[in-house]
Amino acid sequence: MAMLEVNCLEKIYKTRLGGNQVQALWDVSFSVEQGEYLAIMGESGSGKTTLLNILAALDRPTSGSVLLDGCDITDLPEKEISKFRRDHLGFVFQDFNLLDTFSLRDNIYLPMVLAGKKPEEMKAKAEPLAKRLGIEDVLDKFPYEVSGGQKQRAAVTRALMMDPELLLADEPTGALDSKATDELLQVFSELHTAGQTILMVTHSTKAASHASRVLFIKDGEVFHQLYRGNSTNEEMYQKIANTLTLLTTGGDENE
Ligand SMILES: Nc1ncnc2c1ncn2[C@@H]1O[C@H](COP(=O)(O)OP(=O)(O)OP(=O)(O)O)[C@@H](O)[C@H]1O
Repeated sequence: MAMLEVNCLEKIYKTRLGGNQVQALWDVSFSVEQGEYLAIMGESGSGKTTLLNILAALDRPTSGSVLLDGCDITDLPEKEISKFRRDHLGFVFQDFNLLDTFSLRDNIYLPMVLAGKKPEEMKAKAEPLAKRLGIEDVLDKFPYEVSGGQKQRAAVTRALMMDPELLLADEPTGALDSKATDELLQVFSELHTAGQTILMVTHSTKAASHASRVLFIKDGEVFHQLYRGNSTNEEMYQKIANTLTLLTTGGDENE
């Protein structure tokens, strides 16, 4: 069984008064195997954020299901959702989502604080992880005292503190310069090699070219999927660029 199974997701946003409605997802199905590194791409408005919000249990679909290790997250009782997210998912966002008044260390400890872990346990978990991500020397600094790349690596460290089955990343390189982007993509590749399952939404062809599979969404449906096979990052980059051209020119990928 796949680690993540997304079945026939449909999402219709209704306005409060029930007048206009927008269909953001029509019929999205795909699965993710343990240890896969999946990138999701698509034009603005194609439904990527809607999909990610449903996968993150931040929103519920109109119909369809999302099974993580066999558990349907679209069906979780409201009071269990926060704990489920904390125990099973790690999140990385474009704008880091660090608390400005907390040091990087305290930001990183947060998921374990919320889970009621002991301080020694937090330190024992955080320090080797921070070292692996190259931020061990800035742990006691505040977000405004470090670079964007260091902030994002702190956010990744925080996301890994509870050993998530699935790391969800929303445009993780979107606010980074090219050097910090390369460093972050290197971190993601190393995590993938170590067995971490990653699902990343991105507009960046370069970021997606590091993934093991790229899924393209168009108008709320899966348009196409690219598998890395034995391709290098450069070859993947070219294949992604070609698919994006088809996507934006309205071509049929089977042509
Ligand atoms: N809360 C909402 N209420 C009504 N419509 C919404 C809502 N959120 C998104 N939509 C609509 O659903 C469609 C898909 O939006 P979504 O944000 O998922 O796209 P996206 O692919 O993430 O776009 P972007 O790349 O610009 O972030 C769009 O037509 C959008 O206007």
